[in-house]
Amino acid sequence: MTTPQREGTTPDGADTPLRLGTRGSALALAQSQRVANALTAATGRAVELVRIVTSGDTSAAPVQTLGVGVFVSALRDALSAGEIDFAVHSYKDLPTAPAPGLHIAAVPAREDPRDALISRGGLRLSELPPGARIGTGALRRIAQLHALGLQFEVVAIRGNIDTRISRVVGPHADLDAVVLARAGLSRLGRNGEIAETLDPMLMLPAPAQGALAVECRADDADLVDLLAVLDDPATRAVVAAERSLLATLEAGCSAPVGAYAEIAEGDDGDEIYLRGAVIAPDGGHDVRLSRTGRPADAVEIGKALAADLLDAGAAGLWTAGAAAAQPPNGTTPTASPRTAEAHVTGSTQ
Ligand SMILES: NCc1[nH]cc(CCC(=O)O)c1CC(=O)O
Repeated sequence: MTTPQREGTTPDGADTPLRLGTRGSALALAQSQRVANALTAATGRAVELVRIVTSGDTSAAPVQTLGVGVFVSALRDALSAGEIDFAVHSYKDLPTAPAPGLHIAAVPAREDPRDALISRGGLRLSELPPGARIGTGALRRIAQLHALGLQFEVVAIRGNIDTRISRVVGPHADLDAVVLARAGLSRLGRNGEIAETLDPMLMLPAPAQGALAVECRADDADLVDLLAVLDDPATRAVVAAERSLLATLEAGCSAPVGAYAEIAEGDDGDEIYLRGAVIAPDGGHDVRLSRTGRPADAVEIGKALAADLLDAGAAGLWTAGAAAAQPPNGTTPTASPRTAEAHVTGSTQ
């Protein structure tokens, strides 16, 4: 089924630029342009960027109060309405619920999924003194910073990447450091400013961090086929494992959940190694577990690891902690000692 005005349906359709809907942020423009260039290079099709304003761009409210998918819904509406032909999302910002009528036609090769520290004077995490003020908006990062037990003061911030870096560098700096996704910095050409790339042992990334999702209408068969050229099956598999873990936990993108899958060559074929973590927002307790399996079983591995985490008491960590921590609009207290009263004793394997 096609609509009459859709690109590519007429004999001269191959000359009509495909309309790629994008947010207007520097990051969104950079990653959309990159995908547009890759598609044109691989297929010869011209692509034009169409800017879509989302409620997440115009609101100053903390992202937790805006809800998951706020950056995504305006793009998806434009896609469903036929105003654009496809969209590029930061995969970690996509809600885990499927979008009716839409299809993720490609998951390009992932960039470095780790978090990165930008700090005044280029200090590493271990060099920052007790009481150092570290900015981040994500509950997952807040929780894992507290869990280090280094007595950092974690300051809830939001805004685009440039705004967040300006809290550390430049005339209006009021923080000692910020934690950001390395992938976003590298897409903006700013990873030269990174003081330290954080080891996933300490700071497990968000599910699907560093990956992109290229989405079009499910019934746009020609475009589904065309976009498949951008797909990287290994990235698709690791992201499927991480997001299946998140979906099974029924946690949103703002939950204190980390997940990171890697593919390694095993003795008889490739293996997925999936790590998952749920951390109480005050960092006092966490559950960290892992599983391995076949890439073809990515979704089942994620489900099974989520079940393991829940069996180990993960649910109590974020429901109990979320009420206590109150992240945005201020600071969260430094971690309570690991012996503090808690509903669950997490393992820390
Ligand atoms: N939540 C915002 C967001 N969504 C995607 C990225 C860039 C990295 C990526 O694609 O995962 C960022 C910025 C950040 O977390 O620092």
